[in-house]
Amino acid sequence: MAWVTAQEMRALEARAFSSGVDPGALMDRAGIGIARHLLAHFPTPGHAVAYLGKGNNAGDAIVVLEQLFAHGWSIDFRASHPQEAWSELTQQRFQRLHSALSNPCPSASRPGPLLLLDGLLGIGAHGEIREPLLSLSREMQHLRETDGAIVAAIDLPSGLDSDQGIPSKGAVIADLTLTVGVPKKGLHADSANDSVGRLFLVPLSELRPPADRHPIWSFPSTHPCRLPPRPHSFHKGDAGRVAVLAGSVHFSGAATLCATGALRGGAGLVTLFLDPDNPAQPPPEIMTRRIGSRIEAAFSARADARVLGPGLGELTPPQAQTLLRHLSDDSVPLVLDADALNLIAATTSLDLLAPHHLITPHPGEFARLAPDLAQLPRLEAARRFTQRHPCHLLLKGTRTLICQPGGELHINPTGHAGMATGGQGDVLAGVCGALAAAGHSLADAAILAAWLCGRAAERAITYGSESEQSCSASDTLHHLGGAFLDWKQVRR
Ligand SMILES: NC(=O)C1=CN([C@@H]2O[C@H](COP(=O)(O)OP(=O)(O)OC[C@H]3O[C@@H](n4cnc5c(N)ncnc54)[C@H](O)[C@@H]3O)[C@@H](O)[C@H]2O)[C@@H](O)CC1
Repeated sequence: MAWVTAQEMRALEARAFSSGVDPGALMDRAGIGIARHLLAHFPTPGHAVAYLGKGNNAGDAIVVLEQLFAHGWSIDFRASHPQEAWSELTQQRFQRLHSALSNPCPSASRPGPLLLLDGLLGIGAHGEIREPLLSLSREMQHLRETDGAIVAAIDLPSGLDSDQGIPSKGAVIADLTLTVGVPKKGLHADSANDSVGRLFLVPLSELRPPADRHPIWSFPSTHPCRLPPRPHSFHKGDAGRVAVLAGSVHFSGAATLCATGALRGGAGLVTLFLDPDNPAQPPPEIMTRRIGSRIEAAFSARADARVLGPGLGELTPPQAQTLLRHLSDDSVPLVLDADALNLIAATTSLDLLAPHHLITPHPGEFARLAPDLAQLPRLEAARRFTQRHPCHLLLKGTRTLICQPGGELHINPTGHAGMATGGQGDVLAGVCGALAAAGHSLADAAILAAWLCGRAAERAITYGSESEQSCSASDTLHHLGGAFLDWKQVRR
């Protein structure tokens, strides 16, 4: 899904309204869509408070309150202005909510979250966020920091410039943002990341986004890759074979996490090539070969995709030469991560990178590969890198980026700060390998793997009992199944 400026969004809305779409009905669909995401993200009913400005963004928030109330949530609101100052549609939605409140839902237990809905400002905002909205934004911030409240911004966080993505002083800091119709341009700026949090799209068929505009957000509702059911006669060879060259004496866990990532990512057969003295004990489903000449063995193994690098450690000069030689000769789709990338950087072998390679650096590894690009905004850095080196790039970090040779860019919306822990990248590399082995293009494999791993880590908190602090790479592995289901059923 591409993006629009606030002005373009207004033009899309105007076009829809002039073709007969009812503005009130559109607002209801937006609010219902937002609530659907929230109800799935927070399965246990809690207490929701809507923070209302006087524009239509507040109208969306009231529709959301109405929906949450109908699903057993207790609700409340904080308004910046008296009702007479609200937009007509917002006033109408409030009257409707009022009638619903006089007929309360019987559910009384609300052990779920304290959810603050930011309906102060949407695309009608101009300039910095001002009083009386500013004080309400600060109140939300205070509750978030001291009471564990979760802030959900409607359309965009209030006080964030919708085109430039620059937050003004006192702007809302959201844990999640539910953008309506089409993502607003400012949401993908590096400067917006901490204000926006996890981004969800609430598609509205009446509002058609411009095509061919990059970067593209990868949402299951808009990405063409669908993961159809496997034919009943499917066998493990059809699912794909992955050869993993990973791990070393001091980094044995990386090998296990990566190979298990390939297994849980759907590969039919996973072979892990280890040094004889590597103490790793991968799950029994993984075929483990412990041999001295493991580099040659990994490259000569029958495989639909190979994954190289997690925890590989420093290679001896002859080993490094062998690996680089195979890299230039091999034509199987190849995922290169961690120490494989460090080797390429250290030996300035970037000319070996080719379109059948997917490299998955974190920001530190990227800086070693391209020191001159590391200070640029991430989108720009990724685009320039793939214009220079014709490989696929998955640049990890907040808002993982996927860039194809030539510069087509995708942004991943899933994941959270709890993923900032060792081993998540090893799992991701394995999942990339499995999806490539299953026959997906490297771009789709990278887009899907980033989405699935981020979504699995979200599920570890939402459906498991983990927190941002306790979430580990093993939790991501554990929740991959649910993440696959979410993608297939076009949820989240
Ligand atoms: N039917 C519709 O028109 C739809 C509207 N939608 C929602 O409506 C929103 C846009 O609504 P509006 O155009 O009413 O605009 P807003 O809801 O953004 O509010 C504009 C109001 O805020 C005040 N304001 C502007 N900048 C301010 C600042 N910096 N500090 C304090 N106050 C400020 C303005 O005086 C104006 O009264 C979208 O973002 C979206 O959430 C969506 O539901 C889609 C359908």
